[in-house]
Amino acid sequence: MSSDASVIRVDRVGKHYLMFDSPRARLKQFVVPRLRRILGLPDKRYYSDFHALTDVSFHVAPGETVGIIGRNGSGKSTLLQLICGTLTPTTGKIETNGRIAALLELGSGFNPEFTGRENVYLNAAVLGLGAKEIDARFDDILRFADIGDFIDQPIKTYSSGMVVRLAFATAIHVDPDILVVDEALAVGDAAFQQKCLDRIRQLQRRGVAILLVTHSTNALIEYCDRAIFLKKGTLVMDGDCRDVVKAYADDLVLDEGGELLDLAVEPECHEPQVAVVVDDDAASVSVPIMVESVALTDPSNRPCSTVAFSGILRVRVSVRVNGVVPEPCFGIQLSSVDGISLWSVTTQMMGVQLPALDPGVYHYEWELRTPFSGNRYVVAIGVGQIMNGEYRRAHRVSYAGHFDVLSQPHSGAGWLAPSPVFHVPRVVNS
Ligand SMILES: Nc1ncnc2c1ncn2[C@@H]1O[C@H](COP(=O)(O)OP(=O)(O)OP(=O)(O)O)[C@@H](O)[C@H]1O
Repeated sequence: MSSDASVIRVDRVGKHYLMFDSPRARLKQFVVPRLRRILGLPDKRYYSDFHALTDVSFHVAPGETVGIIGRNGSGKSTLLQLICGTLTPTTGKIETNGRIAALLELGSGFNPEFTGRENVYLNAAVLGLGAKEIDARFDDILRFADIGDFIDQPIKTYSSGMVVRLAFATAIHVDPDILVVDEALAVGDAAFQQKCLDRIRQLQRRGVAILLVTHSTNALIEYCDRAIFLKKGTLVMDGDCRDVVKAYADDLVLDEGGELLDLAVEPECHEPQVAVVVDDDAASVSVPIMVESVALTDPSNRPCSTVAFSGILRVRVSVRVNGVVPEPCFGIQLSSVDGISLWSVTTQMMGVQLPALDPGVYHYEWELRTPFSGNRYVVAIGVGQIMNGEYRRAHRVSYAGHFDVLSQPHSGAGWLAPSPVFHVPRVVNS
């Protein structure tokens, strides 16, 4: 290990895979190059190189918690596996200092044929604990995992949640210097997740370095000292969690076509910000009612994309009605930037009875209070009608804009309670 105090040093690391189009190409690659070499012919390849990680460098200090964020396939799991030594880098160097306990892919490290008890002993032994040390901790592990008599059943009979419970319980009881957690916690129920996060806090106080892969930007900001953003195998950003989350969120929104929102706004314009509608449901005139535009504004109708904690956000919607709609119904949904639905409501759920709408263009408004944790939220809009007592959606815009809520110390995190108010449609033109 180098002279600096880091417990993890990742230096210019790359991981490449050989990709073969077919088993035949793999066989050819095995045989033909050898023959060509014997015959003195130039080399020939039957594969392409896939770079799962390229030139990634960062260090982690003792006691530091680093979050890793990135879209599916960006290389997060590969990076963790390289750090844990279950994969070897193609290029570059990784050094770690201390005992690493890891929760990698679901149940990895557990043998499905062995019982939970046998697996705990096996895992702890691999990490260097003697039988007496494991005996002394076994009851604590069992209490934390809370899987009862299943401990003496083969792991293959466990639910995925039970596997994670036991794996996490084992990992935190082996006195790790480094804990690596790859999204495994997302599998457990909410109460267990909280228990794990509390335990992560304890480990942080004890000076354990933690690497946490998560899709939860809230968890990242709340638990990590710093964050790393991976994109297509490269490290895009390494720094303050809020800055990294913002860069990640911006990137996601851009990828989803969100730049259209900003392009449609005149900088000095005090007209509502107009989102260019993405036609999700391929709506056409045959659709009875469809969204034309959506604008996010403050209560004075000024364009708004940042809201104070517990502020007011207005979502102004224009819809085109193509035929008479006897019982219209409107919906709104808030999601996290990574597409997790957080809250939704329809006028039907709110008990709002809307008048029949004749053909024409209408404006209506949702007014939401934002006592939400500091984060970015994506708005989706749905419109439709009630048929046989049920909401039938005619058109949905899954990206109708986004807004950031400014975080406030001690504002907490959790379920959204937007206290929606619906302002009934008014005709703009017929
Ligand atoms: N053994 C392998 N052979 C070829 N490609 C691989 C192999 N393992 C991983 N990859 C590829 O490497 C890339 C990175 O995968 P990785 O699992 O690290 O991504 P990730 O960020 O953890 O994704 P997710 O969020 O979906 O878990 C992916 O494109 C994946 O298909």
